[in-house]
Amino acid sequence: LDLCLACVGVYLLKQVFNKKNPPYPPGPPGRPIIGNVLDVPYIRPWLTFTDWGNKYGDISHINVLGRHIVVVNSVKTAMDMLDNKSTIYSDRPTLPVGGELIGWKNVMVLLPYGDQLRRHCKNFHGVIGTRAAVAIYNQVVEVETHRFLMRLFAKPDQLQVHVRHTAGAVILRISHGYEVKENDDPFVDLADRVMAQWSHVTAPGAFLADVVPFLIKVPEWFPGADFKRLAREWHDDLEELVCAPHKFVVDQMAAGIAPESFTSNLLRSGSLAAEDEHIVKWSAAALYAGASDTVGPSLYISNNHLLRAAHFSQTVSTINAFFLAMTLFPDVQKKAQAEIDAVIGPDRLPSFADQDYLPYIGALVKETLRWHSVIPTGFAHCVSQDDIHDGYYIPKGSLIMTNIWFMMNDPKRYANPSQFNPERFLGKEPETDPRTICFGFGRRICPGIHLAEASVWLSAVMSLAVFDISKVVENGIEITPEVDPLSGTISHLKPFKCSIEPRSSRAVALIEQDVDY
Ligand code: HEM
Repeated sequence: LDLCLACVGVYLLKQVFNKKNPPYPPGPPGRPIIGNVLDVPYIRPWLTFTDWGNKYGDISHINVLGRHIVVVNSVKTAMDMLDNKSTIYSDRPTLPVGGELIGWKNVMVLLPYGDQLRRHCKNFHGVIGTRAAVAIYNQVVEVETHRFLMRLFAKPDQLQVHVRHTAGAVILRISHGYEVKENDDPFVDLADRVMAQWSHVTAPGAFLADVVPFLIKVPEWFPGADFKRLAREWHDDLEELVCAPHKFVVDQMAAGIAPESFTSNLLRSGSLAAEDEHIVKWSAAALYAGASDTVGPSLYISNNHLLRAAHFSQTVSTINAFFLAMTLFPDVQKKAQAEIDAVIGPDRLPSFADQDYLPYIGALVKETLRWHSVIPTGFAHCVSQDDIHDGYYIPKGSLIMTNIWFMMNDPKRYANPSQFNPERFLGKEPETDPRTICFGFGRRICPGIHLAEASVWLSAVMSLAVFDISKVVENGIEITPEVDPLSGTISHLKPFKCSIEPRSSRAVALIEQDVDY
């Protein structure tokens, strides 16, 4: 009770003090004492944020127990804040139990803005930061995507499982040069276990210490401090997740058999000090740590929603969206296949070398990224010092949420935004390239852009070359799947059924040919 009264006292004092500053951005009025606690949207928050945008303008604001949350609904404001003022808008919030005690604070997405982050960015940039750098892994992506076609041909009703397995296989080949086993892979199992723990850590209300951070300092024997024992055990699992695949690479290098990978490239660049090696390990973990993509309702108060971001699950979600779009929009599919047939013909599978000659497929991939917003409200940026923006007071520590969903469905930017129409990106006056929005803004912009694009492009073009994707027919009735994006930092589509059949006997021969590149 004392603690609550003290918090309320501090909160009220802050309110009085803040009267001297310019106003906060407008937003839902909130209630006495509890402020906007009840206004936090958990179900499809991007729709509530869009309503706030319509009502209050490009910047809106709520106060949740002293945590200021600023919602940005326009690309221009996002760029003005996160790009132009990136030195103060690039921090991330801290996470007492998951970040500090368990150790997730070392993973790139949670790093504070500073020297460590810059070194992670440098690693990412050198290895997958440009189209040319990613091209080194083209063959890996081609081989794994061909295997995806084989799995899909064998078990077409397991689409979602194959998409996820393939994305994981691609990432582990790139991060550590490791080939994932078809079943019961030790690294994937370990990652599944750690991400399940993570899911527990991030469940709303899991630990009081996230809301009252000084509790992480109490000793383990203290009544109610059981979470510290759990955190210690989970810390060890996380360490193993980071160290075991790293050791695999080190051993392979010592034996002279390590293939090209993110880790081996960085280790080869010279003898590394312990601190550098720590950064290499954690950069690589940032690539693959999301072997199990657990998503759920966001928890704004303790910021836990941030790390519900299993990185390759963004790619998984986009590829699933591609299959849904092809099921729902057969005319688009036919045009895409006509382009592939004209440029490539029936005698070989498409490859990255064809990319520049397939403009419609390029537009289709852009439209997929726009149509299904994978990270609809962005990852929160944290403001590292007080700012006044457009006449509004943005206090230090505010979380900035970008309503990427609305930005990609803004009718002023995209004509008939709910329509799936790749042609909007072709012709003399193409609409805004969604890649300038969907990968975020400023210095925390997604470092996996080129890899994500390459993976989605190849999955789309190879699948369309050999398969017809359509609605399933059950008991003589055609089933139209729903477009139902689920809530979560990474928004997956509700599982759907579709029919996937080879286009011809020639297509079957292409699928079954040896994976020999
Ligand atoms: C379609 C696929 C993807 C989309 C739409 C996407 C989008 C995003 C977005 C919106 C952010 C937050 C940017 C911000 O804070 O402003 C982000 C961050 C990040 N992404 Fe991606 N991403 C995708 C795939 C990937 C892949 C494949 C990787 C890894 C290879 C990756 C690695 C990361 C990392 C490490 C961050 C954190 C960066 C930081 O905090 O500085 N992403 N991504």
